[in-house]
Amino acid sequence: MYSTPFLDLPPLEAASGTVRLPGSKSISNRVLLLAALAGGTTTVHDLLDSDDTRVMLNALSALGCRIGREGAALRIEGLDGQLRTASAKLFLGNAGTAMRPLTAALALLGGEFELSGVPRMHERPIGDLVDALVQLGCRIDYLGNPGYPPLAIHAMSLDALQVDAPIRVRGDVSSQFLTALLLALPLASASREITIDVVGELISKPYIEITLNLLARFGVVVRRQGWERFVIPAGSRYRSPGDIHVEADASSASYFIALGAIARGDVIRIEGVGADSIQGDIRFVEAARQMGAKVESGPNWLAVSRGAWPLKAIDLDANHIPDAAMTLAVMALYADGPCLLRNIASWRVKETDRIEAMAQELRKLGATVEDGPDFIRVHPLGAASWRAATIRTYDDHRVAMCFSLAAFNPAGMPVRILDPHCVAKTFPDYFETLFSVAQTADVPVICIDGPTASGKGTLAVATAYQLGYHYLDSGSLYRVTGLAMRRAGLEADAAHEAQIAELARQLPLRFIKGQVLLDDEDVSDAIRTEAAGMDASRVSALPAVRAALLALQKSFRRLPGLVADGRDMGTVVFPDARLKVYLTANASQRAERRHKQLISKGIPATLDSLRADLEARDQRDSSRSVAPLKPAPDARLLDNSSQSVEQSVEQVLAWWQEAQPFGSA
Ligand SMILES: Nc1ncnc2c1ncn2[C@@H]1O[C@H](COP(=O)(O)OP(=O)(O)OP(=O)(O)O)[C@@H](O)[C@H]1O
Ligand SMILES: Nc1ccn([C@H]2C[C@H](O)[C@@H](COP(=O)(O)O)O2)c(=O)n1
Repeated sequence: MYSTPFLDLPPLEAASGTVRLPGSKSISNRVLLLAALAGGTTTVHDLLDSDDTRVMLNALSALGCRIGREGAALRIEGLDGQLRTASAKLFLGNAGTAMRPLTAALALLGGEFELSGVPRMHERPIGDLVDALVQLGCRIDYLGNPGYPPLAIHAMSLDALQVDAPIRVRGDVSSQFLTALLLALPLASASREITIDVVGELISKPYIEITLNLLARFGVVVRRQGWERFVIPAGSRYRSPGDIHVEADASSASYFIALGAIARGDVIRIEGVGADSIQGDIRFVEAARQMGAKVESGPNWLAVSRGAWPLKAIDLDANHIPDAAMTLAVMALYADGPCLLRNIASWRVKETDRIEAMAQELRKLGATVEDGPDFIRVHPLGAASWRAATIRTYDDHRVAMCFSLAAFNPAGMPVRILDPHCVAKTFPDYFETLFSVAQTADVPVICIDGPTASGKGTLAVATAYQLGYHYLDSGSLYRVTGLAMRRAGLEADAAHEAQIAELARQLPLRFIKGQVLLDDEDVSDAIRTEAAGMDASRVSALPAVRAALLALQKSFRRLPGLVADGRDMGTVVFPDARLKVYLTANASQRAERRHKQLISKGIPATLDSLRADLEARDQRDSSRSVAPLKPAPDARLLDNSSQSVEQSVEQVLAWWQEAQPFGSA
């Protein structure tokens, strides 16, 4: 997951390959609650691991439910309708799929509970659900604004419930109110049938189908009369199905279906969700086909590629796919006319006001957008009209994910996504998954070259961290080659050049969490000694060794970008890099820094010998025949002799920002 303040997506050109998606959020949180309420133990496979499922799991544990790991699965010992705790304060983040059903279940189960969330959760309505529960005799108080969380739920007896008359709940604001009642009321239907009547036109019906489907898996078969009346039979009781598999998230699939439709390249294959899905958002496939995508499917897979291009404009009632329809709003930029998405009023009460958010951010890209209480109309963008934009994400995972598709624009503009970590709500590895299939000829690179101990590594690591980029410590490749040479009993001379180059070509090298592994041995410390530095400098002067390491260094250039440090990053390995920095500091400063560095690691050293060593190394590195240490003609010079690390990082980031075409957010 990217925890950086922003993530820059370079212009992307094509995409192909296979993605496996995380479990559905809607199914995961329903299954967790049902497993906790049921009698028996449930093993849940392929559960989504995200912010929203984590708050649900924490809440269930706080209620006394025993939850353990069984390999990759989760084992939940059901409470069989009996809480093990009589009071608890539950924090539910911004998870509507936890707040609504838990409110209903806890109101019936008896006990004193406080339910709260993040500030946005306290702006998301819950009054219609509370009204329905109060009709039943439940006791619930608002702790903040009436109609909104946080809530205080008070103890009551199931016997006191008034369920003789149908319970009325509004269905036109959020279908989660009905879902919450459907999940909770079987707890009160042991001796009597319970009827729920929906007031107003029920929105997001597919989510109710998921609820009914899962209730049946846990032994409760609800009778449905149209979409107006639901009857929970007398004698209903939750029983664990034993094992249950969570299918992949169909809403998350929408980004990769769109990717297949938009990007050049071969097929995008999506695994874990397909034609047999119980999720309503699978119908996004129909909308994508309408826009021209070629989609094939099997029971639990989809294969998508570009069909019509530009995409065909659509006019769609998107009420049945409210979450996935946001993806259509970005696809509309690539259409042959304006696209209208209607009947989407529920967007306004989601993680953010999604109609407002989408309209604002699409306009930043240059698009003309019209919006109203329950619709959005997006006009396509010609190649000349696209602008590089900084996309605000409003702590809304779907805004972040769907705007990544704008990086395929024909104008070759990058897209900056602010607060990319918001995807953790449903798809923590979204961007990594996107980068595993997206392709571009121009992955951004920042090169930092310079003499020994100038601080290249420190600066490069910090810069890469700030940007979420990969990092290449090219010196470590020469250092490992030097070590391999020593272990093979060779000398760094022309007579052994071919043998050492062969060693370099075959290095069984891996970089894992800051460790350098040679054939699974951690050699991180062994390559950091001054002697290893000298050996590295010697082997690096052999042209065949440099040639042998070239392809390996280039292979580090991966999305979303790379910061590479060394001696010839800007001159030889990445000559097309957009920012090249030549970092220097005076020799006495460098010797002092290296001295401090070694002493802090418990390695004895004297200042004089260190200075002599580094001057000898600089001399050899700068005077060799191939790829000598020198600034690239287009490098920015940075002397950090009197700078702190933070100041150097700030300077490089400022230069990088200057090289970007983004306006202000
Ligand atoms: N601007 C700076 N101010 C003070 N100390 C610094 C600065 N930059 C780096 N240092 C310190 O100098 C030491 C050497 O830095 P670093 O290892 O990053 O240099 P390097 O150029 O990568 O070295 P080498 O060429 O040997 O790989 C580290 O202890 C680091 O913390
Ligand atoms: N791009 C590079 C990186 C390193 N070297 C050589 C020269 C250095 O003295 C030696 C060790 O590098 P360090 O880890 O100190 O950065 O490796 C090179 O020739 N080209």
